[in-house]
Amino acid sequence: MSVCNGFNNHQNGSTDTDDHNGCSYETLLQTAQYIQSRIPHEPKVGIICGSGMGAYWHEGSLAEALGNKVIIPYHDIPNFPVSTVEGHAGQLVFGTLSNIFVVCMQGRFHYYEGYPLWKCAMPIRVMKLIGVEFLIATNAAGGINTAFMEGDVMLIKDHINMMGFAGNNPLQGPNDNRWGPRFPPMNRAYDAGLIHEAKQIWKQEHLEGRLFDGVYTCLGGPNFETVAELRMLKLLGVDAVGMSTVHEVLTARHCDMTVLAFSLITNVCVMDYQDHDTMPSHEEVMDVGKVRQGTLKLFVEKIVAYIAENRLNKK
Ligand SMILES: O=P(O)(O)O[C@H]1O[C@H](CO)[C@@H](O)[C@H]1O
Ligand SMILES: Nc1nc2[nH]cnc2c(=O)[nH]1
Repeated sequence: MSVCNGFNNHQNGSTDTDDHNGCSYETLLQTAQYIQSRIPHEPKVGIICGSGMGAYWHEGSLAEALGNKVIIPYHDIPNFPVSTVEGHAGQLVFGTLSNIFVVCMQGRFHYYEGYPLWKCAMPIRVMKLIGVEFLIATNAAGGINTAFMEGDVMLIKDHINMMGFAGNNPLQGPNDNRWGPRFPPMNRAYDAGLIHEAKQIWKQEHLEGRLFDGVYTCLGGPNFETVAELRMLKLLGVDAVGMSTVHEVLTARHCDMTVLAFSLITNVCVMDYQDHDTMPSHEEVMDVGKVRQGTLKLFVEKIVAYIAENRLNKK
């Protein structure tokens, strides 16, 4: 079995594409086969629990709430990267949610951890191979839109791939058509029908807090942004900024998954030089995530129920 070593080319400054063969279709089939040998059913929905939503294991997290759980730590999975971010549990949690079998990634991979983008997004392809058709990606993000307050939720209606502008994309390198086409369209990256339904669910369930939609961007991190950077992002039409999700969505759409994504606004970005008091921190991000967890768990449960009743087997 070939081994994926995400650090090889990354550290010597190359384009990170050379060792793609270490994560070839065949290699990931072996990864998928290992996972399949440990689970009783095919999951049709995959959920990425970000820093804002149960990336860490604790009572009340979405992953913890699954029925008949099967937990597989990332370090047990052949070819999988391992989580290095505080608060990211680093495990796949399988189980039932709203009466269907799902998989939660409890903790994700970020570029700033030293992984190339294709490797950050590699679990999406593994999900595809084990049967996932719908991806629900969640993240924590800083609010740039001046209407946003801490604790708000933003359905991602579109993204700006800033890292792609700089020539960094998880789909770089030789294209294997078994995943998807060389030039995948991204004008319908986020499923409009699911966004509409998610808004209905939020209203019907009287979920606590405010729900918006908006444009997300991912920067490489790990630093939070300068005032000038945030002002520039605002001018570009960005509503929320984070350090994840975009490369996952590109990879998911490339292999024809249907995507819904949302951000928990964990902090209001400081765009004023006169503000000498506010400092974003990962602790704040995790604290706000913990406070909003219950609501977001219910939100995801209801979205999964909607997908199970209305969208599965109808793609
Ligand atoms: O995108 P997720 O993983 O939710 O986490 C966000 O929050 C962390 C910073 O506090 C960064 O990792 C950023 O990407
Ligand atoms: N880049 C970035 N990521 C975040 N994740 C949570 N908050 C933020 C933020 O303000 N900026």
